[in-house]
Amino acid sequence: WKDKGAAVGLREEYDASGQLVLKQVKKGVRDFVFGRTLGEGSYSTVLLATDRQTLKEYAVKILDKKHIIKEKKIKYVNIEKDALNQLIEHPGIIRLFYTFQDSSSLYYVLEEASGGELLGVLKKIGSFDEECTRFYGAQILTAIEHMHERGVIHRDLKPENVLLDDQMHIKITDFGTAKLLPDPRKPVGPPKPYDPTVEEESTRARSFVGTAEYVSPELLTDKSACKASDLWAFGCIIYQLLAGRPPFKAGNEYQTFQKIVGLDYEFPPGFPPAARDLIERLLVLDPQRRLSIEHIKNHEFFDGIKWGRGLWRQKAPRLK
Ligand SMILES: NC(=O)c1nn(CC2CCNCC2)c2c1CCc1cnc(N=C3C=CCC=C3)nc1-2
Repeated sequence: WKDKGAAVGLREEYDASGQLVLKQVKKGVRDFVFGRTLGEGSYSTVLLATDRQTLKEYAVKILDKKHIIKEKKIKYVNIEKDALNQLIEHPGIIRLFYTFQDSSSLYYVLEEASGGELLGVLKKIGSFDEECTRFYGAQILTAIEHMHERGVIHRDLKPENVLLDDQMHIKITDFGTAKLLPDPRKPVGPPKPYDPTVEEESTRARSFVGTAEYVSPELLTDKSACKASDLWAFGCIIYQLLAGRPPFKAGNEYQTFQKIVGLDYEFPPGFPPAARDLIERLLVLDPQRRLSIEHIKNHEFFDGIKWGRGLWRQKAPRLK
């Protein structure tokens, strides 16, 4: 696991002649003061952390090496790091600054989103009006567009993974279950020798299913995710922002899956017609027939959105 980034700090030391020297050293656990837990995964914990030297706050994701090896999750760990490294510098995606490790753990030093989850805000106010849904939907869509342009499929998009920064702009997180499409510019290398500690790509790709309410039908029927799977989840999120609940939700996961593959959902009375039309063109069973990102951007629901960098400079609408 090659560490990433110039996680360097300066440490004051004295050389043999007693001369004070500044030594460049890689950042490590000792360089941070750890705070509250922001989230727990099956093999990771995310803590708030303050850099002792710069006092900058980060979200540090800590992964237990033993557990990763035991659960054969090495591939997931590398996929997340590679995905985050490919998604550099987009305002709507949580940034990975650098990584380091010690004998027991791997550490990702990530951008901290102080506004918490979009889901938390939604639960507090019940549902968003059209203007807020349009703004947050547009920000989420441009972040998805950035991922897809770089061959990254998130595969688990949901309001819990859409965080908010201190300007109430979105930051998408948790690429631990992402799928990286082969880079068309790179020749495919020779097949790798069998390694029992590594879960096969095909198994990994097949074994993963996202969060029930947002899973696309193709993931349930033929176990394969594609870019359009993220747009299915996007349709579910837009529906949920306006309705206050996801379109497919039943008593248990199996019943939710049945609703999805049966396209069994309806709109509450008074649902805005333009949003309804957009959602009906996204929640389409055949992934090939779902709207493309370009068509979504031109849909009347997003009339008035300026799709450039201005979207990230403008003030977030007051959530009411
Ligand atoms: N799995 C992760 O990579 C991850 N998980 N969290 C916290 C989760 C809490 C449950 N919902 C999904 C996110 C984070 C990250 C990345 C990096 C990251 C950056 N900032 C925050 N900030 C939060 C602030 C308040 C509540 C929750 C998260 N959280 C994270």
